[in-house]
Amino acid sequence: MTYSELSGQIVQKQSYLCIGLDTDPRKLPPHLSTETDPVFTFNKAIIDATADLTVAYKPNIAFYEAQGPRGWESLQKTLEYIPKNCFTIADAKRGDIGNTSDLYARTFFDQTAAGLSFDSVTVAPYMGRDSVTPFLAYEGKWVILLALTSNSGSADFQRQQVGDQELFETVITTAQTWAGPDQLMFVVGATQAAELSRIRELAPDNFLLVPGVGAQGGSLEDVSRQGLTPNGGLLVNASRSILYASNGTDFAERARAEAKTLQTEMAIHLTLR
Ligand SMILES: O=c1ccn([C@@H]2O[C@H](COP(=O)(O)O)[C@@H](O)[C@H]2O)c(=O)[nH]1
Repeated sequence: MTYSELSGQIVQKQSYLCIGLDTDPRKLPPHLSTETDPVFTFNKAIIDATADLTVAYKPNIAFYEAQGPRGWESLQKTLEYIPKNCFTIADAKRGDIGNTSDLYARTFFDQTAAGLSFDSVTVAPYMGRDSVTPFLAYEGKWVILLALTSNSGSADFQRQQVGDQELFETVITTAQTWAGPDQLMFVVGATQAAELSRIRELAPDNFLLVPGVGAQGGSLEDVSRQGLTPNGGLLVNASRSILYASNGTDFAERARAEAKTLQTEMAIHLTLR
């Protein structure tokens, strides 16, 4: 999906919601346990219930890898089921020396390799340029680089002063010499909203993937006020607060209600921007 297609979806759906498919088999409603692939059945129901309210889905790869080959199969089926007008994010946080990154990129981008063709993958910037550029070699695919993450440990390295900047600011400025806003997004935690206007000055046109509303307590209002751009510019993720809104037979209905609450607030922020 291109930059302008993504912006167009945000306008059309009046939403910059990204739903995190962090599907933990241990947390699924008990009535799904008799299904052949409970994870896929759950994801399918969540997608059916929310596709008109969200512009992106973000399966966190850890939840699938932890299931071995079965999880990989659930991931493939889920990715194929996501409607084509939704942006897809492999939240895998990869990055290694060049030839290894090349294989990670093939895994998530090249359908003929592992049977997956995501629009984007999250990448850790720590190993530098040659660890990131193999992902950028795929035309039309996106790198979402970790900049300022939502967890408390983000202070350990990302907030360290490097010259006259903090390390996450160096990541944001340097990475923009590798790719333009049509291929490069940054992860900024919703819990870091206080830094968003500074980040917007450094990256005025890049989309930001913002996890941390819902279960982590980040404020959608603060994020929207500081982060929205004329092109949208935000993908705000919620996972647990939507997926596990109910553990009963009404789980999809309750997930939709949670997503609808976020989308309704987003529509207001889009009007105010
Ligand atoms: O800084 C980051 C980067 C990634 N994540 C991921 O986003 C979701 C958040 O899930 P919630 O249940 O809505 O808290 C999850 O997959 C994280 O691994 C993040 O939270 N913060």
